[in-house]
Amino acid sequence: MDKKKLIEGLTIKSNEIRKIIIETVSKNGGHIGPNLGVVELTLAIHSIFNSPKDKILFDVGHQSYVHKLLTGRKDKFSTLRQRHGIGPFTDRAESPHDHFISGHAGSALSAGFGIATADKGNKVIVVIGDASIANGHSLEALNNMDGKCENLIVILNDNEMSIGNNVGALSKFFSRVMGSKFYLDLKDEVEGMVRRGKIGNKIADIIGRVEHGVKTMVAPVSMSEFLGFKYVGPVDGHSFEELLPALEKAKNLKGPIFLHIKTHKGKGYLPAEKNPEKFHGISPFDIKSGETPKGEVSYSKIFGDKLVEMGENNSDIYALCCGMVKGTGLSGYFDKFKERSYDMGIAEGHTVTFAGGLATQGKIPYVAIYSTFLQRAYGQLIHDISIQNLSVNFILDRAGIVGEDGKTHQGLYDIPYLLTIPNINILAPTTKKELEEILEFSSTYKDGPLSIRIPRDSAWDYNSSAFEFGKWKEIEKGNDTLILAVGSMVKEVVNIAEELKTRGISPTIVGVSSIRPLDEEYIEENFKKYKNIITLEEGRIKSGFGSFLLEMTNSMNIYRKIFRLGIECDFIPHGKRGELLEEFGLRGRPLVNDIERCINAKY
Ligand SMILES: Cc1ncc(C[n+]2csc(CCOP(=O)(O)OP(=O)(O)O)c2C)c(N)n1
Ligand SMILES: CC(=O)[C@@H](O)[C@H](O)COP(=O)(O)O
Ligand SMILES: [Mg+2]
Repeated sequence: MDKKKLIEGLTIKSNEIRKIIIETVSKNGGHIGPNLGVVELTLAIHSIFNSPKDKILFDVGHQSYVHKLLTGRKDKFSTLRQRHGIGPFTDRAESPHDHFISGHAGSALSAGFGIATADKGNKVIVVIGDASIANGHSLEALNNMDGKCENLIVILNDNEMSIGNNVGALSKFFSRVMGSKFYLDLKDEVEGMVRRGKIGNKIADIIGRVEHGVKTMVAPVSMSEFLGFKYVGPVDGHSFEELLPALEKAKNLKGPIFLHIKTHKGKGYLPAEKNPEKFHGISPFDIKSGETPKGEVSYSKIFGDKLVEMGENNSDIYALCCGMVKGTGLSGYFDKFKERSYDMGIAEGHTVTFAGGLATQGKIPYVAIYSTFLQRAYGQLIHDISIQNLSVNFILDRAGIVGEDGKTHQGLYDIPYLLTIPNINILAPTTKKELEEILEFSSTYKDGPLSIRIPRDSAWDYNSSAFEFGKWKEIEKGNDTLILAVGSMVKEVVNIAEELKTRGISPTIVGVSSIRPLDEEYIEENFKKYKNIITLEEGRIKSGFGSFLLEMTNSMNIYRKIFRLGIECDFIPHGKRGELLEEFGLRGRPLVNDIERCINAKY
């Protein structure tokens, strides 16, 4: 097709796509900024390559909406991130154009390398952001590729942003090539001369080589030489005029190719361009103003505020997170105590070990990581923290059902995986007040690691006695049914207490904020008094709190039937948190039914 016509067509499509994304995300919420940034890039990739034969992968997958719209999912796109609707990231179960699951950063290069190794006849294109490429998993893949994969094209989507500001040496390395005034002036000059027909192809080629030399000079070792790639770029990722020939070149060269694209997060929607951090991932908003309705105060905020208060009185307190300062509630601490705040980048394993190092020197680290992402650091939790029994405090944010981010992000596994690790005590505040009390307690606790799990929920309070380590609390006194509700589940049981009464069930409700250690004294004294014992947790049932309780009561020679309620299925899909809690039996009428079923069970 005529190049001019092609670009005109793509430009029209890019406008349509931006409109669809803005309208859909304004209603459903989602990762708007990253997607608006890759509209031209994704359109250009799809026009040069032949998906699904050529395989396009997106690291994290939060920027794959344009790809979804171009690969048969346009009609259903209004259901984005809703229950039974289009998923938040790429998913082999959703489309033959999606070649690997995504959601966690850093897996696409390894997966892409594997796919390219197995399918040498087609091209494999991996799109990865400037923050995700610095993740340890990505670096292992880049190191291992070592010039080996001829059909692999890595596209670095460099917008100089993670969720917030990007951190680390690699991001500086990338911006040094592009940011150099000398290089930019030279590039403009050469392009101008070519356009004006002042130089022929041969001279342009020589100048091109000089340009490459300058890049190599500006960036001490060019990526291509360093890692065995052929480097193409940097390219303006919003210009089809630049993108199309660069992709064509990448397609025709023998790889592996490293194509460096520069983009702007939120491109084409002013509020998102002005505030890329807010619009990285956002709840429904007003298109005109970009405003979101004022939400309730979250547990993350309570944690962050309390840590600021504690940090004022204790200069040994350090706050650490992995590219998620705002999400974990740490913005206030980072603003106030810069020298004791560390955004480590997308580097969960490294962060855990770094915190271990701090702890050996008597510091008090608070490592705030979402439950799902701490899975990345299981090895470090055992090798570096548990074996040495180091006093590191872990805040497991988004523990339980997270909602629209779906199966890759649900925080369902932390109770089971932490319970397999010796020494780590596991706490789950049941109220806002208890979270604050636990945080106070944690700064003085010197006997090993503590984990504190908080849900993706607004903070809730209920009148109850003060927190005591290893002690459970009776919140309501009932008759022959005992419900042991872990952390976030206390609110759910309290909310159905009236409905239970209408069915003749009047349970004793116990708030379990201490998963390990268990309250053995309470168990000894009370288990024999109840006909029905039910546990309730916002996490996977298998190997969870209820299972741990069974195991422990068995060792204590207390043999009682214990009914365990929690998440039965292996993976929870995307949908609203509240709706999923109900559907999977942890809220409202379904929870009432399940409790009644346990009580009426014959065994
Ligand atoms: C292992 C892991 N840790 C943290 C996150 C949360 N997270 C999602 S996107 C993102 C930033 C990604 O930045 P970049 O790769 O530059 O892509 P951009 O959003 O800028 O396009 C982070 C920290 C994640 N998805 N996976
Ligand atoms: C893609 C990703 O992993 C993050 O952007 C995540 O979606 C953030 O979740 P919250 O919106 O709960 O902070
Ligand atoms: Mg980025």
